[in-house]
Amino acid sequence: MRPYIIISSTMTIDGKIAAKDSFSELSCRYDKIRQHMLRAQVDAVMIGARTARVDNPRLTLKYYTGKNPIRVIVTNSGDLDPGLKIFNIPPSTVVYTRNLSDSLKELTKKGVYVRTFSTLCDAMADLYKTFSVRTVMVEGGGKLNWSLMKEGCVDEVRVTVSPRVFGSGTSIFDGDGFPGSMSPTLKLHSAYRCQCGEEIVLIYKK
Ligand SMILES: NC(=O)C1=CN([C@@H]2O[C@H](COP(=O)(O)OP(=O)(O)OC[C@H]3O[C@@H](n4cnc5c(N)ncnc54)[C@H](OP(=O)(O)O)[C@@H]3O)[C@@H](O)[C@H]2O)C=CC1
Ligand SMILES: Nc1nc(O)c(N)c(N[C@@H]2O[C@H](COP(=O)(O)O)[C@@H](O)[C@H]2O)n1
Repeated sequence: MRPYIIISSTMTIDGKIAAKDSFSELSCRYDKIRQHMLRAQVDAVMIGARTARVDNPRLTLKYYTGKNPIRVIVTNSGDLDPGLKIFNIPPSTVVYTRNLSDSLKELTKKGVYVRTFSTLCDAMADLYKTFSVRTVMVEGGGKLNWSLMKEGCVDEVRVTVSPRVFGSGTSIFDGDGFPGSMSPTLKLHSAYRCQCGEEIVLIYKK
């Protein structure tokens, strides 16, 4: 058993979630409210290690009232600075790693749950079993989104299209790519114009 998995990102017209200089502030104020409303509706929010390093996010509720989800970081290297905000403000954080680095050992002493994993689908199953997580919101970045899509454990994709063009940078799904004829196809569930008048909100389901 695994949780229901929703990828949620805001991208440019050309499908980028960050520019070549890592700039990634794409959302209007209504989009931030949507993002935080979804955080309030899920049990866990997951990010990749590079998003943790570059953004140093809190992943808590600011633009919506509700219960904070647990935070989850996925890393291969285990290279995560114990000084990151996510490790120093509540609620709980879980790290899935393939390498038990010294910094992760230090984090264990701070109350961070450090777990090893083989595949992302296994990590999701562990979240379900060990932490009673039934819904996960994945907030990027591109490499994590790609890995999840490649493993076939994505149930829903929510994308806000912001009216910018980066021309290069991080793609919303940033990997080595599917052969075109074998690429996953999702079903359009809903599409609407944001209250700001400039963004489009798309929801696709498996
Ligand atoms: N506009 C938006 O909505 C969003 C934008 N962003 C932006 O995206 C950028 C980051 O994206 P990106 O560079 O793709 O990085 P990611 O955030 O996807 O992190 C990549 C890292 O996560 C770990 N990881 C990912 N998949 C796996 C896996 N299957 N197994 C093990 N470890 C894994 C690895 O960690 P390690 O390096 O430790 O081995 C990998 O190097 C940032 O600039 C951020 O600001 C991020 C989220 C949302
Ligand atoms: N929805 C959305 N729109 C953007 O423009 C973004 N840059 C992101 N980034 C994600 O949100 C995290 C920041 O969270 P906090 O505000 O610190 O709680 C960031 O790390 C990305 O995962 N998302």
